[in-house]
Amino acid sequence: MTTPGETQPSNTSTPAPTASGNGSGPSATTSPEVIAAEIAGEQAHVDRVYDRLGEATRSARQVATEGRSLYQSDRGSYVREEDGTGLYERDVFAFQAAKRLATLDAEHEGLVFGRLDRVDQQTFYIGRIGVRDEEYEPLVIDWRAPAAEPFYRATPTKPMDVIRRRVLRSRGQQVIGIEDDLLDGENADGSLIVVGEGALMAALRRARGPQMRDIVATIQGEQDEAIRAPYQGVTMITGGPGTGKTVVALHRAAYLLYSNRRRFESGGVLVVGPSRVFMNYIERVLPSLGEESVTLRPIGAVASDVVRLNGERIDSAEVGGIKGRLSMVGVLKRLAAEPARGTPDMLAITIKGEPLVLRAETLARIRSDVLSRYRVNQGRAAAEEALRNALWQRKPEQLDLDRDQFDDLVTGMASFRMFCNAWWPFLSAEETLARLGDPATLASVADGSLSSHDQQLLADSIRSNRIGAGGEPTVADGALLDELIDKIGPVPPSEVEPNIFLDDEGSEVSELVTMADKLSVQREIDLFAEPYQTYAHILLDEAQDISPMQWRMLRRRGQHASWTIVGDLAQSSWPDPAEAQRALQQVIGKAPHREFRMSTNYRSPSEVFDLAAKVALQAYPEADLPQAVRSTGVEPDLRVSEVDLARDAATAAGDLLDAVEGTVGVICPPSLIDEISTMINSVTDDDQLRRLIMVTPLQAKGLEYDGVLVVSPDDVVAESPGGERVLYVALTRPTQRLITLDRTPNAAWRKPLE
Ligand SMILES: Nc1ncnc2c1ncn2[C@@H]1O[C@H](COP(=O)(O)OP(=O)(O)OP(=O)(O)O)[C@@H](O)[C@H]1O
Repeated sequence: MTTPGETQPSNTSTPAPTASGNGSGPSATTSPEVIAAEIAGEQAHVDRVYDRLGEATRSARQVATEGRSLYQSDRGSYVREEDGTGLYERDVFAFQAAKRLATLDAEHEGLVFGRLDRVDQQTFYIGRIGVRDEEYEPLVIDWRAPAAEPFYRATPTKPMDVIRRRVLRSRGQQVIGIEDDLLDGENADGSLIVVGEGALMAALRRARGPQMRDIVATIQGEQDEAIRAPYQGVTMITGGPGTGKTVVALHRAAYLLYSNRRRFESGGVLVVGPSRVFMNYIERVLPSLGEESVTLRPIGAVASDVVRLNGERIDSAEVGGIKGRLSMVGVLKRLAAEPARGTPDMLAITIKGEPLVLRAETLARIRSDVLSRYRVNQGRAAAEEALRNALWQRKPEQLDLDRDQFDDLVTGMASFRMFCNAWWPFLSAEETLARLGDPATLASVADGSLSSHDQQLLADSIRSNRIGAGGEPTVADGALLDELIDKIGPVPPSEVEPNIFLDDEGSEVSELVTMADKLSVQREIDLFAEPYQTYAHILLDEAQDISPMQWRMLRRRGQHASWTIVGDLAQSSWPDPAEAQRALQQVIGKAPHREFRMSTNYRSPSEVFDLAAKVALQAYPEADLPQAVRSTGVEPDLRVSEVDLARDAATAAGDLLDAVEGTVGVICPPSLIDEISTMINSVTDDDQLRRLIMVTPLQAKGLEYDGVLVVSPDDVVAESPGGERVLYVALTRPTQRLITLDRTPNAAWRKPLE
């Protein structure tokens, strides 16, 4: 039954899984004996499913030990029915299911989680994977199969021939509870038992652990539509905080793999999120749905397929903003074309006593001609050829050599090769980017694109990050390095070795690496192949924070991909949401696209969300505000600390740890996080600390905690690129309790609350 204070999802297409609360069931009896009997009935079916999986696994092992050949399909290998005795097709399916079961998370909440009782007297069980019995009849239907759709879409107003929807809660193989929704009371016969308060509310009330859980048993109607949308083009999932955008998108990835396995397993699915902490938070969802073949990457490490990147470090808001701007494309293009400082500007060689010289203008003309046809790292051979042509044109009459002899002679000269190495070196993206640390170089490529103030910030950041000298690139540097690789091409691996050519023309000293060696290695490497890993589907979360440069980086990985793009502009930390929106439009282009708006906030209690919504509207009047589905009756606690902020923060964190069962998040502005952490660590016992996480507002993106303390919201606003929008993110993280702690009773962020 619905607990007082709970509101139902506003969307009428959303099933209202409130069980006996949603109408007078034919039998409202829910005595413990009745529930126990119902559970025992369900347990019998679940036991049959596990027995069946056990049998199938044994038959398959037997076939394998007898050495019979396995038939290959896109789902794996098995014995053809016509090939032999042991394994029939019906077993094959059960065997495949058993193999997938082995990949399910140990903590998953039951292989079989749902049951539909239909008006035609049929009963279907819904599970994480499909299993058939010996007669080929379905024992469990995969949740992604069309037949499972009514489980998610049926409502009391549109029951889709379903009388009762039942959710089974299990621990491992043990059924421990059931929750029912009566969808069609008129067609139910008098003996139908209806139990529980509704699966959704039970799920939402549960304490949160450190990792996101799947919602496969309680997906709501509007969420199911987004999950099962066609794969082609671009699918946008929008909605306010806590509306399930992330979790829905992950279930969509599992659905796409199920419905188009061949395309997406071989083409690859990439899931991108804001940070490594976030990726750790969501990483169990797909395995708990039996899917392992998805690549998860934080946005800062997307380019790790082409450059060494960890993707953890974050620039200051201002510097990150400069590096993410679209004007960096022109800056990097000019940088890639411009020779580095110290590049020789004259080639002088002597052939049979005759001097041959190419001067600066000729060299510049050759360079720009080659670069109009090739990327730098692809153009070395063409550049050498152009040099030989230019030298040949300057060959004195008296030099008695045909063209081939001349070319051989020039190519074999140590001085010519040394010149080429210095004049047209293979460039690494890191070394190239490092050149922006030199203000003169930066000015020569950025004047007119970046103000002198921005140039100084950029140069300082590149130098202090020690790019190209072993330093760790930041998240925003990742997109710049990727852009450079696009401009200059990857460095052939053979060129990563140190330059060990020796001096000099006419010298007796032989080379340690011969040109032939070098050329032969180069011949094996396709300099013209695209270096990027590409995917058939890219699923991007927190898309509102993607900078224009990052969009370009992502597009390189998804040139032929379909996309699922998840975001909420009101939570954007990018200084100019309109610019980010334009960059997104470029990805969508002319591709077919569809948008799904999630309207219900499943995370925050209404008391917390009402407060957060006022802050959101102040910062972003067009904010898409969802309706909170729960109320706890506990108002947010707005505290003031006028003397000792760190100590009061530790007290507030302790109060939250006492008040909630699950996790507590302390969200601190970056400038305060060290001081507050030290204090909290010193006064909180180890057991409690295990449930407590300290994060900055940006690190909190996409995450949730049962209790949240937001330390000094005014500083959060001041220190974050998105100002109040980022405070809105922080205020919408709790599932139960919120405390804020200000330095003054007149804190500016509280204005919209008055
Ligand atoms: N149908 C559902 N059944 C049970 N729990 C749900 C359902 N939909 C969403 N939730 C829960 O609501 C919480 C918020 O979901 P999620 O993080 O996906 O929201 P979001 O829209 O991505 O939020 P944000 O924009 O703030 O990052 C999660 O705990 C999720 O499991």
